[in-house]
Amino acid sequence: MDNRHIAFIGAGNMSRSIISGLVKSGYDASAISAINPSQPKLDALQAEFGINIGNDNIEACRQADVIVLAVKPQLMAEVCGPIASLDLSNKLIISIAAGVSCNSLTEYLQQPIALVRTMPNTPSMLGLGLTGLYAPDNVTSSDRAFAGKLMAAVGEIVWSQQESGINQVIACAGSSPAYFFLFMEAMEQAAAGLGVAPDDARLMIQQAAVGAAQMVKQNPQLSLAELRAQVTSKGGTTAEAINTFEQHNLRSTVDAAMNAAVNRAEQMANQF
Ligand SMILES: NC(=O)C1=CN([C@@H]2O[C@H](COP(=O)(O)OP(=O)(O)OC[C@H]3O[C@@H](n4cnc5c(N)ncnc54)[C@H](OP(=O)(O)O)[C@@H]3O)[C@@H](O)[C@H]2O)C=CC1
Ligand SMILES: O=C(O)[C@@H]1CCC=N1
Repeated sequence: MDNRHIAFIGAGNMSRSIISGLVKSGYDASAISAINPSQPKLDALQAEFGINIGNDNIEACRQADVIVLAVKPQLMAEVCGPIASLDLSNKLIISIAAGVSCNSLTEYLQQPIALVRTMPNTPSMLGLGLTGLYAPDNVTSSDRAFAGKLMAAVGEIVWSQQESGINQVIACAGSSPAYFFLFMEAMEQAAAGLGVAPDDARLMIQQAAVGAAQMVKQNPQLSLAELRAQVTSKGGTTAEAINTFEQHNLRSTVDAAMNAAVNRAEQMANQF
């Protein structure tokens, strides 16, 4: 990938995840800048990854070839306002914000822009991310390729043909690490109730989660139901646990949760 200069506007959790993955994948740290109002996050990023840091959004955007908009959705309009004074015609804009549409971003930046909307997730910090991407028709194949390679440096990528695909990615991958953490938290609490020592509980849950995820990854020929069946002896312990989940409507709960994530993204798109 050509080392275009990338400015991350907002140096929070998600920028940190992507920067970490990028630098670990060999992207030139001197071609990465992170901009943030508060200093401690910047100092930590510079110390850990050797990237450039600053507090001036405009100057960073002026110097950058690629601008990654990585602030909270509700701040996007305010942050883009001053950036709109720059000539962005030779720059690629990448947004990672949930629920801020291409139309809104174009309106905030007040000029035609080459814009790629993306939806990454925090496992990007380990190179195990999943990023959904969408680009309107005006974005060149070279900019699409750069955005794809950038996010592929921190995990798998999936392109959406429609902008609405980004909200599907939010439900399935952007938000979903939190679903797995919640499930593991619930297991941790139940383990405590069974009298398991906290360190042992964490280790057991962690290894089961990592092992199960690896089994999914390494056995694409097996459906998830088949992998589950391999654990579930007839009349055994797992069957009792699984029946309990089914009786308590785990599937409809998950369905409702994922639809709630999409609905919220759609609401946000009207709001921001
Ligand atoms: N977290 C996640 O799993 C994912 C998040 N996203 C999206 O990523 C975006 C960022 O989320 P996340 O990283 O979690 O949020 P964070 O709150 O961790 O990061 C946002 C950062 O923006 C900074 N900031 C605030 N105002 C400005 C400003 N005027 N100029 C520059 N930076 C500013 C904040 O600085 P300070 O703290 O100093 O105020 C903060 O460091 C959101 O739009 C979210 O939708 C997308 C996919 C996954
Ligand atoms: O919760 C959020 O809105 C962001 C988007 C996906 C993950 N975090």
